[in-house]
Amino acid sequence: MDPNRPKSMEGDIVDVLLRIKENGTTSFELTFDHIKALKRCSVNGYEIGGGSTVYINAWAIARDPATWEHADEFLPESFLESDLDPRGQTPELIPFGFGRRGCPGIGMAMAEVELALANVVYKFDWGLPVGMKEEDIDFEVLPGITMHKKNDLRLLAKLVIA
Ligand code: HEM
Repeated sequence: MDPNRPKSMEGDIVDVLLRIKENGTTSFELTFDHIKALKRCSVNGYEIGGGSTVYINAWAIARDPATWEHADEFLPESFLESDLDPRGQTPELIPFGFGRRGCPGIGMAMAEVELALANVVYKFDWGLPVGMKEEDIDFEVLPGITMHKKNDLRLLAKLVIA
């Protein structure tokens, strides 16, 4: 680890793991200092004061029409032929952040999401409630740092494999 790293990087997951290794402690706190601008700077003409909290808007990045042809549509198949790597390798798609403070749980998360989705698709036949059409499915989300559906998703699940 670089001993000259800025103070703002202290308390990240690397420090936490080192502390656990060195003193066997299991109580720790992660800081959010890494989302503060280290010094006054200008980005695309916007002046950012030193110490300002800066959030990267991953939602907007993932809907940039310069990258995505149908930015607001749910088209999972568009990833089949895509070179974009969600593991912080391509800035056009950063669900796990990137760099030193990027998500360390990425490997576990990718495996978990795949396993959970594979299980519900494998074990159930999914259908819409009587009278509901595909275009009635509501994709509205609540505002926030993490994304939650505004209204519950209502589907009919028929168990095919117990
Ligand atoms: C789909 C699931 C997940 C998503 C989308 C996700 C996304 C993220 C994002 C965007 C960050 C912030 C990165 C940044 O500030 O640049 C983060 C941080 C973090 N994630 Fe995840 N994560 C997921 C699952 C997990 C799992 C399963 C674990 C642990 C087992 C985990 C542990 C952490 C930790 C400890 C941090 C803080 C790292 C730091 O600040 O140094 N995450 N995650």
